Amino acid sequence: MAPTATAPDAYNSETFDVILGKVPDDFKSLHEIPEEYAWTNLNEHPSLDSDSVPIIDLNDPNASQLISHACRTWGVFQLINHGVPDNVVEDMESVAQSLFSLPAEQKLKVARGPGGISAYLCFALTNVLIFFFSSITEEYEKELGRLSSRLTWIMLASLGVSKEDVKWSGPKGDNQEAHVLQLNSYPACPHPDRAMGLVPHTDSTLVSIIHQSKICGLQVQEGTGWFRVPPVPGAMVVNVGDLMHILSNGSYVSVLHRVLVNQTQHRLLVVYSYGPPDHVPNSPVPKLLRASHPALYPPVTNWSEYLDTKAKLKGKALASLQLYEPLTN
Ligand SMILES: O=C(O)CCC(=O)C(=O)O
Ligand SMILES: [Fe+2]
Repeated sequence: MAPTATAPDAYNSETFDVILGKVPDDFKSLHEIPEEYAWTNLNEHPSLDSDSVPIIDLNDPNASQLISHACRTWGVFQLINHGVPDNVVEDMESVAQSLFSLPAEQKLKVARGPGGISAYLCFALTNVLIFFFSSITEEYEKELGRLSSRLTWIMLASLGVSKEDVKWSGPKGDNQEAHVLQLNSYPACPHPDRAMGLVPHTDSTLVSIIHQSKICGLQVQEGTGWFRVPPVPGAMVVNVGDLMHILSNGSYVSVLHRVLVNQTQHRLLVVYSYGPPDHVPNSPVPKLLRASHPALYPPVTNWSEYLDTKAKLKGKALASLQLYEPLTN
């Protein structure tokens, strides 16, 4: 699916490239949007107010079916009663707040260098901190790891896929998957009608779990419309990512989403990205293949290689791998 607003060239060509240094770190001295980041027709595709993005209670006896249905249709849902303790979420939020309030020089110390892992980046008008490991966030990572794993296997089990059917799940179960923890900071922007916090994209994961604070911004595409995903107290947003799309042979859709900025309020959030162990190939689960619906994708060598493809082809990465156009009913 293509973005429905005209993106400035900087977004089209450099969506996920680091532009650190082009705009001030905290954007405070920025009163106008630099021309290369200005969107011209955001209003042509107004966001739809909607409570239709499913809200699913993990304690609901029908949770599995509801999750599976949401993954087939929207590729996203909000999850309540997810089991992550409130205090763990609140602590994580405070860590995010204090890290982003550090002086720029300190944050820039972790600006990603060649071969670096943890990173402080600036995408367009958004600051992002990425951790591959951090003891401060260990508790959150442990809880979110457990939740992501549970959701992944609920999603796959609903398609009739068990751990034995997925090579990387390994004899000891599912404790070897990789993850990335990311903190996003979207400073208030005086011209939200001309700026995008994050350009339309899909996540390169099995699932991503977003804890958003109380400020709106996230939107998902369904059909031709952009739907707001308002913060729901206690809920986490779960996105189906590209690797789940591939694994499920297209049954579950990797959701196209974007983030708008707020005119007066700073928005902070935490994204937990969950993927398979890095060294294993990912391909549609053989059990899901039918003569009438053979593998839609070739094996993707591994998560890092997929990320490289994504870095080169941006939003066209998943489509570039697709082997044929599936028939729609
Ligand atoms: O800001 C949000 O709500 C979503 C962030 C996101 O999509 C991402 O970091 O990939
Ligand atoms: Fe995303």
